[in-house]
Amino acid sequence: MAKGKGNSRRKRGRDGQDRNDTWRSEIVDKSDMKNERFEKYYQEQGIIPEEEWEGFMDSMRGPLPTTFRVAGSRQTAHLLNNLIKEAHVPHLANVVFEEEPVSPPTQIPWYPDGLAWQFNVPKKVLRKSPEFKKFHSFLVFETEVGNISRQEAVSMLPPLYLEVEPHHRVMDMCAAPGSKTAQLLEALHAQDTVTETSIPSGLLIANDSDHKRTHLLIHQSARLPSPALMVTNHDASIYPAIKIPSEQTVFPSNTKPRVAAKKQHQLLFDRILLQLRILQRAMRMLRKGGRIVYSTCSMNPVENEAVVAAALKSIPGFELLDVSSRLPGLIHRPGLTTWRPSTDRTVLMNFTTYADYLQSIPESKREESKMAESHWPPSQFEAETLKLTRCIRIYPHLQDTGGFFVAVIQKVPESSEGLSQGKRDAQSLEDLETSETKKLKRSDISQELPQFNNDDKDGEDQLMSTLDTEEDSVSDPKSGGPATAAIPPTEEAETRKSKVKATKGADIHFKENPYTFISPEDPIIQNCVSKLHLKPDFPASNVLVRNPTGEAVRSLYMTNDIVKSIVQHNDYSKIRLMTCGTKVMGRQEGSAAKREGAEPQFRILSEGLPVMLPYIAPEFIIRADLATLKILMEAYYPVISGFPGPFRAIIEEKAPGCHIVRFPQEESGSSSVSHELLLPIWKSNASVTLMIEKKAKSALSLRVFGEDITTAAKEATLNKRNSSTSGNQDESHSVKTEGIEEGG
Ligand SMILES: C[S@@+](CC[C@H](N)C(=O)[O-])C[C@H]1O[C@@H](n2cnc3c(N)ncnc32)[C@H](O)[C@@H]1O
Repeated sequence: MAKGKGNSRRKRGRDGQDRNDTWRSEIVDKSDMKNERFEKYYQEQGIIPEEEWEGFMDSMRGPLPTTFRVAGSRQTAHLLNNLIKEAHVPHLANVVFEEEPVSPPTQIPWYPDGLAWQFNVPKKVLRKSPEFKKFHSFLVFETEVGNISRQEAVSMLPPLYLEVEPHHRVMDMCAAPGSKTAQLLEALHAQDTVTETSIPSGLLIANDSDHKRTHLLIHQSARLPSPALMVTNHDASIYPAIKIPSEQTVFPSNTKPRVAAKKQHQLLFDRILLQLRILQRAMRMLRKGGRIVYSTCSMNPVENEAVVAAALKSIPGFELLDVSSRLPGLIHRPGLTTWRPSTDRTVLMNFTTYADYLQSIPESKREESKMAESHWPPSQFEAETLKLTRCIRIYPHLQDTGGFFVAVIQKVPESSEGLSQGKRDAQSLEDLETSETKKLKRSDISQELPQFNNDDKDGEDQLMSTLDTEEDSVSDPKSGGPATAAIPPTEEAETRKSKVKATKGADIHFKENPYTFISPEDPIIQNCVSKLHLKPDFPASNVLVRNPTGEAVRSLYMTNDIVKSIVQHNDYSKIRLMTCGTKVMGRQEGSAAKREGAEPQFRILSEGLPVMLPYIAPEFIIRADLATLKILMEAYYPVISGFPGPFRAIIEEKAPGCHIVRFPQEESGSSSVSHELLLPIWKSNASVTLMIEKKAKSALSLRVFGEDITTAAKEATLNKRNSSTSGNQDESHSVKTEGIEEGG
């Protein structure tokens, strides 16, 4: 196999992540792609029938198809999917490029409702064929605004197996960059409509141990604004217990924090998605009847069935679920019940048991060995009892995907005569923290789990990494190696010690701003309620601000009740909370707002509008048509007198400030609003501005008018022309237009 970065083949063996930045496939010379140790190891495992071996290897050497998913709330996704099916695909059906027919995109057979697609088109076709070029720009724009998610097919599987419902408390433990998080959020928001966001009673915590990557996560999930989202930054293997008052407990306002703390319980989850040996921590955070999906983009049994078996053996009360027929159309193979670990760099697989292996090394060297008993398969009886065949294995040649492994683990539900839900959660937090601390001190757990020789660059990991992409492989933040690689024992002991310390108190190095819920009586909230015509059921007590003073300086966020409860009952720096809820209103900073007096003016943000819409009085919403939309798109500050009659008459009567415009479904010539649109505007004395972000405006323009008619696009073309004639870009101009777009 070819090694190193830039090799498109590297995605096959160990895969699953999205590559939003590239919308192209690459062709790499197959003759370079040889890896004798890889072949030796996997042949020995006997995972691929002999007659399929060549097909398996050949498939691994070919580029992966380009795959994407239509994202966003269910109704919006269906509308866009129809557009792809009815407007784009027919144009791509008979494309011939350099005398070769090019296959059009096809729906991935197992993805529910046909919302995922794949195509296998070389880069030059995307660039040069006019039909594909158009499709390509459509994909790029829709990806930028979050309606399409570029995600590898197998990476879409784990969230599907979780079967998340809007009331579930869900955790994505190693979540960045967030493609699976987006899927989970969508499931939590299954009740959203095209124009309105629902407020699920459940919760999604998206966590990643890499601080920088949590920002990717925040950025990605902003595409589906949710009051039910929290983003945290922890090592998932020591994820802290989150406190939550039991559902029945209402604290009188004078309750002492210590007394209240004793009445609180650990938040337990219904669904947990993860990828690593963090599995055990997840098992301890799961509710009875709850579900964990353990998935890897590896085909190696030592990283898959061995981990699952060790985890199931170490914590009783869990079972593998049979999900083999959950996704009709998905071709998969059962989990393995036996395998041969490799014990050295030459891929030596001579030892059928751990005891045999130990016998082979001198007693003095046994301590240093990185191999553990759990690397070896359990006995046949144990493998059957654990039902390891219920794991799902996906091989590249079966459906032209990356290799993948999924295990769906359920915490055995309480029997009907068992404890009530309230009692189930009623593990006192004090007990919990004591037991967690004890657990961290125990060094035996990780010894039970498979470990790789992290230092041994020629060992098994290296063997796998020849098929790997570095940016996508799950790495341990400390060692920089693959996440499945355990921290060496001595370092591990040190790390554990410091982790125990760290969990005792708030993290003093955590620099994020605090979260302050504002009183519904606060003049700013009252002002928003009256100026923006918010209805009495607007959950004003769920609005928070994020700054050191706790005042409404710039942005107002909204959360649902469970997120509010968590924020109020936990130290935000201890749970390393990076963000929560979603931004719904922002202070208008532009000169127009300043002119109108010193009183701060807030507007509904375009990303917050679907969340706010159910609370906006209908009479506040202005109806307008396609002609009005065109004017709003074509200029930054169109003057009021230039709008068509009905809209002009209404807007002239309105007070300056934020308003919401509704554009009903309409068709006129080649332009069409295919579903009702709601957009925020800002009225100044003489003009009206459409308050949506530049890229979203361009994507909308393409969708409605079939071309980018925005001022920004015209300016970009002009700039390009100027710079190609003068060889010098007019920077001051582009900076100015950026400012106008952002500030309105
Ligand atoms: C392959 S990526 C996950 C991809 C993600 N699930 C998605 O679908 O977009 C692996 C992530 O795990 C994170 N990670 C590695 N070790 C971790 C740990 N101990 N705790 C939490 N996150 C961890 C890495 O920072 C990285 O962002």
